[in-house]
Amino acid sequence: MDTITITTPDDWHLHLRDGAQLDSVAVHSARQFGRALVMPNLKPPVATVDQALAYRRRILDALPEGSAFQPLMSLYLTDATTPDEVRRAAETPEVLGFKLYPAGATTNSEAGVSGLEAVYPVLEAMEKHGVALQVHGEVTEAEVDIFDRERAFIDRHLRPITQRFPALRIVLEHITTRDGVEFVEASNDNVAGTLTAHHLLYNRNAMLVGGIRPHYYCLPVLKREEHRKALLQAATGGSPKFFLGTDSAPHAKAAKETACGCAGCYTAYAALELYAEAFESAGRLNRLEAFASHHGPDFYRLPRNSGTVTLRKEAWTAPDSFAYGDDVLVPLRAGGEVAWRLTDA
Ligand SMILES: NC(=O)N[C@@H](CC(=O)O)C(=O)O
Ligand SMILES: [Zn+2]
Ligand SMILES: [Zn+2]
Repeated sequence: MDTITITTPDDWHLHLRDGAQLDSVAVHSARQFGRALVMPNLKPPVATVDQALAYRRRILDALPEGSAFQPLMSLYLTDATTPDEVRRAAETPEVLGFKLYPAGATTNSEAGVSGLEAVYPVLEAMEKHGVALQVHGEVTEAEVDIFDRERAFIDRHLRPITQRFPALRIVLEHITTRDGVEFVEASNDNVAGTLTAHHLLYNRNAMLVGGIRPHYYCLPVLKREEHRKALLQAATGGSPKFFLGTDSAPHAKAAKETACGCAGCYTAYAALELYAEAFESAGRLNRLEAFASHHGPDFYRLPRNSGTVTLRKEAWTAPDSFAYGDDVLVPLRAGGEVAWRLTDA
């Protein structure tokens, strides 16, 4: 098979940043996807409906003329979020949910929730109003090994939440472990998960063998091969509980290539192509469309996109870098070969 045409896909987990950086990266996602769920971890965080609608307007302004790309918004759940704000979110079609960042777990998560029990009244309101919870699922306790933080979060926090709020719609974002896959599979239909292209393609060797490769460093961090295999099986297995979320997370080159580099991999420029590589490696290109274009809107109870995109098996060389506002952005796979090409026609 050397071309594949699928329903226009969506990205259910994306970082677009703001200002001149937003201007640099928005075009890449707009070329690939019909819609994206845009993460709220700006500084300061996008925590209210009003802030999200203003940010959404800035995103629309950053798009190329005539782009049909639709940003959908996730609000930053903080200790100050009120049940009233949940009600407002439920009444706002552009807002799809609240994002739970355990404080300190990842980039710009300082404003995150410090104790989960404290937000239970807000989760109760979300359950009642049908507002989804998107979760960065890692504990932050210093004594927990970084490779075990997803599993620990599931055991200590997520399973109790699903038991207490069975009707709450939850997306475990960027699943990186077999434990995450098994948790989603074992949960009821209100629990789903997103999978990134880089976690389907790489294990932790990509980051650590032959030298430290900062452009492969993200959170949750790449795991062992056995976990990657479980993620690939989940993505390509046909279950409607798993769908595409790139977690494309741009950082300036200087902030990645330094003694204490930021977490985040930039994949939006070739997202679908990278997913196609992963699905092809599993012999399951025929399942790409459901994962990329059907399961996400079905979970969020939105219509599927009506257009199509076409990928051609044709190798090309990824750029070494992109402009990123006044900075430079080094993408995942920089200078390397990408096996598929998204056609513009
Ligand atoms: N994934 C990452 O490594 N980084 C993300 C934050 C996140 O999604 O956790 C970012 O905003 O840079
Ligand atoms: Zn995250
Ligand atoms: Zn993210």
